[in-house]
Amino acid sequence: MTEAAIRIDNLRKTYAGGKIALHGVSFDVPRGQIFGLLGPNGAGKSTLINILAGLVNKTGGNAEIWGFDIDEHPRNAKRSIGIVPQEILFDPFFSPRETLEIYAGLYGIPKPERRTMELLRAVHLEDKADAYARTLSGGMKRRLLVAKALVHNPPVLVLDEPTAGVDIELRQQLWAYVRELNERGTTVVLTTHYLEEAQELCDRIAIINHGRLIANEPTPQLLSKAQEKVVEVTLDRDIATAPDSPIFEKAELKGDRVIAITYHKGKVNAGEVLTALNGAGYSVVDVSTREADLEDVFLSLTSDKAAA
Ligand SMILES: Nc1ncnc2c1ncn2[C@@H]1O[C@H](COP(=O)(O)OP(=O)(O)OP(=O)(O)O)[C@@H](O)[C@H]1O
Repeated sequence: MTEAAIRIDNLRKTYAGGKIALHGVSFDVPRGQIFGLLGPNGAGKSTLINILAGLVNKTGGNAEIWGFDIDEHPRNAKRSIGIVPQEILFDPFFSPRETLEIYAGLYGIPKPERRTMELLRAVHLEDKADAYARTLSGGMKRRLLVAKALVHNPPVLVLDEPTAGVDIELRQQLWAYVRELNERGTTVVLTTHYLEEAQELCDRIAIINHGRLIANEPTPQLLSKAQEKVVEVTLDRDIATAPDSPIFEKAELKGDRVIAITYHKGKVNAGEVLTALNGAGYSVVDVSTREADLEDVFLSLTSDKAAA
């Protein structure tokens, strides 16, 4: 049986006050993967993670973690997931060793089975085992949060915006450790605003926008959409419909004589696009080009959905 690490089915959340944060989101996180959950600010990522963590009550739908329904088997569901939160929150008077011991106690892990020093070694904090948490640097605190999320040895680790306020060196260390964990069998879910960040690590990326899932694809497939470029041309006369060509991914009328042509920069260049237009009898009087960014990927995905 190939069960998903996380299965989300028609998940809905309306906050008191009427704000709909999730409009019925469904997707599976396959076991063994590094999975990116992307979306702009306010898209609903934290709401989704907080529902999985048992911190927010869902309005409707279902969620399973490692085969355990969060309503029917909340204890097992919770034991199957470790969450590294966005915010750094510790009791400043406990040392990293004490922090992990306390958490292990909360999970009811007997002393001989605890992995406190192993975890501290893994996040390079063994020499800080007995320092006060308040004396740790920001990066060290974040690594301690990762160790804390792993205390109960969960098969699924969720990192919520792990690089917010994190410098490049630490980010690389964090990624190396996430890769290592994944190679040893942990399924990893990463939420982020940044496509770039997910691109480096994730096998698969889902995007949510305004509480709706707008993509869920293997990373290379999604990135090929970001390989699109747009050339906007102004013609010498009005036209009624946008011209078509096999080398265009898409051509849209932006005004009576302005066309936005999307092309794949790995296949053609702007010059070839203009040559195709000339060959079809159009005279171009002005041109501008721009790179497609995540915003374009979002837009093209939403409009693909609308057209489907
Ligand atoms: N407790 C709450 N009460 C009312 N509305 C909320 C609450 N928490 C979140 N929201 C709203 O729900 C929507 C989704 O928020 P959420 O925090 O899940 O987004 P996000 O994708 O995690 O964003 P960010 O990347 O900024 O954390 C937003 O419009 C937000 O304002």
